[in-house]
Amino acid sequence: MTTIRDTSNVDVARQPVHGASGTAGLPEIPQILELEAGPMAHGGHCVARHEGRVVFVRHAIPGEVVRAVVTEAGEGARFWRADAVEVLHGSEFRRTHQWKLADSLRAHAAGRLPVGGAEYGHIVLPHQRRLKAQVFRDTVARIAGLQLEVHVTGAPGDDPSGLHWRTRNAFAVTPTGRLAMHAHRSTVLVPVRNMPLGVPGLDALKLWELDFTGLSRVDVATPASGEPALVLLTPADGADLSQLGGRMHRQTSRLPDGTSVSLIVPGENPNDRPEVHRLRGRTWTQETVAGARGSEHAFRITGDGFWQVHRSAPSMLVDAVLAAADPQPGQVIADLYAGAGLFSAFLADGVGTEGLVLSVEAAPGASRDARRNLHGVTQAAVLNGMADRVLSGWLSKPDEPVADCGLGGRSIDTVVLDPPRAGAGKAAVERIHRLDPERIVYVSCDPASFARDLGLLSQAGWAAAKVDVYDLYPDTHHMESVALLTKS
Ligand SMILES: C[S@@+](CC[C@H](N)C(=O)[O-])C[C@H]1O[C@@H](n2cnc3c(N)ncnc32)[C@H](O)[C@@H]1O
Repeated sequence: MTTIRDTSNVDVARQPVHGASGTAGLPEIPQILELEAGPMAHGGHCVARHEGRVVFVRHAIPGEVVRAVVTEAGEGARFWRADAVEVLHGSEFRRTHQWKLADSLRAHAAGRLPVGGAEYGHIVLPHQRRLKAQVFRDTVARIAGLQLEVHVTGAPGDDPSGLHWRTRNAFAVTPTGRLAMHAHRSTVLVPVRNMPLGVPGLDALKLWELDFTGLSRVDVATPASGEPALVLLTPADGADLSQLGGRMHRQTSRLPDGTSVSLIVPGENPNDRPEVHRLRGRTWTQETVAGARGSEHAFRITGDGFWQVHRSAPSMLVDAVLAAADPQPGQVIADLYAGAGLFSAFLADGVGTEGLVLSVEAAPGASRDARRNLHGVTQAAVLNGMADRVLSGWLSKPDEPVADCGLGGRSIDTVVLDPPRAGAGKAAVERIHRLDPERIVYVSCDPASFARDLGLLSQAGWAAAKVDVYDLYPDTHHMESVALLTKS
């Protein structure tokens, strides 16, 4: 696919978009299109057509007529991409974008690209949720061939603006050391001086005032419980590490008391464990989660280990998982893709000391956290490994002790799984089915991979007894779902 430069706008024209292969030889591709925005699709764009060709247009609303700058196109490409820059006929659900830097209209008018990550910010929140329900239904119907009725629920206390919910944020760094974010599908960096999606504790750090020269990335965890923040600094390729540590120590000494800071030096190979150089404070954060059933647990999360991003997501998802799994004393529950043990801890309360929770996680750091977080919980076993391999061990040697990768002669009552965006995939899904649990509780952050796995499970005789969709990513196209599957 080729990137078309927007020559109506001088600064944008100077900024090559990621993956650009130039515009030479493609004079026939228009740079600005007038488009009627069709339905919202998975991925955050409306489907429009130009002379029969599909154009995915961002920052529009179904039913609108917009002028859009073409951002990616090619003669033989199946579809093009475009960004709305002017609204000719607006939707009743449009509002001024809640984050100026992410507003396509203001950004293009000012001669720059909008930052990515808030592609629904121009839509009023109730309509964002209607669109997410429609995208979820359409995606499941298209990929799994199943008709599901869903309703999207927001987090209690969310601001109608859709802002102030992210407890985990990642920034790039400009060559001059300023905090920045990427434009959508682009290497272009847009310097930022706030992060409106972040919880208020993030802006209070005033990271934009520091000089991060020599870094490529800054990750910030600002726990929902109000615990001090953890800032992780990743050096740029070729940075002089001998000087960088001292300089970052001096820069970050301006951060509020209690803030922890570490320099994370990636290994030479992608699979090498990164070196962690602690500059101040600790190398982990603590989150406390209260479930609706009255119990509360504290979790330690090391460095960049996974934690649900919305400040209310851990408690909302725990409640949804407990409602779907309905753990009973003495039951055996597998918690696959378990991270630091969030669901495992609450499921262990439910199955009691006669029961068993098998908490399976592939990332060694997250598994170590899960071991600490579940320390002393005798009915929980933490297993570090890839879910499909662990499942295969359980199937091949069910009578071996749990410590030897078996099931100790017990059978699994419920499988909870919360895979990353790519979903569980065929091998894991088939093995879960062969374990023959009573229930499967599937937590997903991606309707497309969920639909693919649901389709496989439905062919094997499973049906969705209940599916709930949660708006845990306001102002973006993302959503979370929790499905209870039982045998049909
Ligand atoms: C969406 S997170 C869910 C974590 C946890 N359920 C929570 O809510 O905090 C997915 C987790 O799966 C882990 N993971 C990714 N691929 C995996 C695999 N093949 N097997 C087991 N765990 C995996 C990731 O490291 C991550 O911790």
